[in-house]
Amino acid sequence: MNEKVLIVEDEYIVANDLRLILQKAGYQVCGIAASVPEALDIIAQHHPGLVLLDIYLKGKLTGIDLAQQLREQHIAFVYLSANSNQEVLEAAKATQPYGFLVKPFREKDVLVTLDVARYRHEHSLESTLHRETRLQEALSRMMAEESGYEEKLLKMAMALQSHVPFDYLAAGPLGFLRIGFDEYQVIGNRELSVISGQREAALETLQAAAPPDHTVAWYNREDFQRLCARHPFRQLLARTFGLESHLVMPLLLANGEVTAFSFYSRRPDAYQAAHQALLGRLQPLLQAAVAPAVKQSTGPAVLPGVPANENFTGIIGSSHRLLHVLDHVAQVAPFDTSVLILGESGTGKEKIAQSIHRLSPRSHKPLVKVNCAALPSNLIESELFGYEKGAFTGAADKRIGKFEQAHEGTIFLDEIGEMPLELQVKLLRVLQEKEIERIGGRSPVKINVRIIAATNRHLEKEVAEGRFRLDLYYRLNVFPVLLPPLRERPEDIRPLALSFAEQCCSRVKKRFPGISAQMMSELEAWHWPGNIRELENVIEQSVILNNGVSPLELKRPLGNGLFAPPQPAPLEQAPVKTFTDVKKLLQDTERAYILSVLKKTNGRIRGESGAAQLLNLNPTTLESRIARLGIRKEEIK
Ligand SMILES: Nc1ncnc2c1ncn2[C@@H]1O[C@H](COP(=O)(O)OP(=O)(O)OP(=O)(O)O)[C@@H](O)[C@H]1O
Repeated sequence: MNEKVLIVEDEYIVANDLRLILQKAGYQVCGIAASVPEALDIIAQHHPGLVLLDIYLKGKLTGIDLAQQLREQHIAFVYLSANSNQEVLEAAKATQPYGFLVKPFREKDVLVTLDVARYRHEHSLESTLHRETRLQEALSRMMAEESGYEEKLLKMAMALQSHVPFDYLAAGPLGFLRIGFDEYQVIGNRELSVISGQREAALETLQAAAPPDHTVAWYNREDFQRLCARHPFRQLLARTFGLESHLVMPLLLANGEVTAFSFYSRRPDAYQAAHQALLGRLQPLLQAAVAPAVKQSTGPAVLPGVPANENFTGIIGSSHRLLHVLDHVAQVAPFDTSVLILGESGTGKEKIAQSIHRLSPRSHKPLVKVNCAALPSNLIESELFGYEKGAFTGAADKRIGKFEQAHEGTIFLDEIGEMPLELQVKLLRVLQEKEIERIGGRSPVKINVRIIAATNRHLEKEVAEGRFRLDLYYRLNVFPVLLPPLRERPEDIRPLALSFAEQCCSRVKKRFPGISAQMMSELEAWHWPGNIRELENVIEQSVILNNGVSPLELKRPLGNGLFAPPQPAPLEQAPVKTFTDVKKLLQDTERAYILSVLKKTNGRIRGESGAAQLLNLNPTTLESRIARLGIRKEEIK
């Protein structure tokens, strides 16, 4: 980022104050604008690297309107505001600023915020370029590999996932449905016919009727719904897989045919101009990748699922909301960026912190955890920074603090929202200076630590109410990861429950007799105020109270009897309204399909005419799918 700063502020005294502060610190102030048109003129002339932006300006347009254009031009901006109320913070935050300065500001706050903004801007540009180069190299390598057409496309799809997210990708004649972090099912017309309940011939007619795409475009929310209303095949895909947004990249082949990479997401607003621009740069590679199949038209095929990424071992669930979080984790893990994990208690924040560490180049160094809520405030400082012998009464020996223990590794500051204000200042200094001072120490100690912090508090509210420092918030919030509560990803309840039950049975040396259908539907209908930790406890209770023979039952009402679980509707009558209903229906359909094939083969999975061969699946994949869907031997008879 260059050092030129533009101040967009209609109160002259405030603007002039800022100019003096910035010039004293070595910045070059390239102009002061009181309205959006004035600001645009100065930007066109001087190309500032950073804009300080008041929200309310002269004229009709506000700072929030200008922010949109600044983003498109990759110019960093920091809001100036006299109003720190929640509503304004939310509206302005949606434009993804690099910081906020709340009037009246102190010189020190201005400089720290600018410093953070520069760091974040440089880091994000640098890492975007770096990641794109790595993607180009990976795709070229895959193209050169001696592998089959489908395998090549699947690998390319997986490499694209963290750059252009998707839950379903139609690449030329093949569809890839994401079913785990690194697990995809190839969907040809046969599979689509089973899952959607449409005859194959009907699907072919719909596909043939769809006009080829000639322009690259993306469709979020209502735009996607309008597109689906015009394209019955897309509508069918959207309904079948619960898709809510779409990006299409047409590819013109040497023989004049047009094919496409069509990305679909379950999130309503997954796509934006940056995705389109990236795909534009990758177009020659993607064109070459789909070309052979169009010539030879190998037709749909089923590939074995790729085994789940072992760095996420222990993280159960494949809801698109969890997978979206894991994508972010995989993106940020290799860098030293600070990460702030936000989420209710028991949602798995610590597990995510462990994955970030495991996936980082620091993985062979320590991951040190500090629970800021568990320590009395007078002990946190010595716990974090250590002390010298004789620093206070009782300090008989020198003690190394957590930061020093984590040197070259990662420190996980859990419940950061509980940290007392006076310690927040010290933490900020550690982040800026990268050194700590032991209590009673004479000279600072250099440390190299990556910071991951977590909280279940609404930190912006804490900032607005004066309990959390704004400057520390911006230092920590470089890369926020938001973990959704369990009630917003109910698809994960079943696999989590089965996995906890199995682990618990083996811990207490009991046979795992499965979970009764009644208990499972109660679990799936519960709203889980205590999230995954509560689910773990419920399962443990029922394993302990179980006789080891009959399937697990709920022996106590959920919520310790405080809340009566809502009665789930019987499956046949369950209305399909929400995406969760669609997912559930899909899972039930897949389960019924696999079960019917298993019945045909009398439970035989492997070998000639075994279920795996009939389903065109790798036997190991089928076995893991049987486990995931909770199909029991007794049901096959
Ligand atoms: N996706 C997951 N798969 C398997 N187990 C999980 C998953 N997420 C969380 N858990 C388990 O749930 C429990 C709670 O998780 P964790 O301690 O990471 O939550 P947390 O959000 O850090 O909670 P708190 O805010 O209370 O510290 C742990 O036993 C953890 O192993």
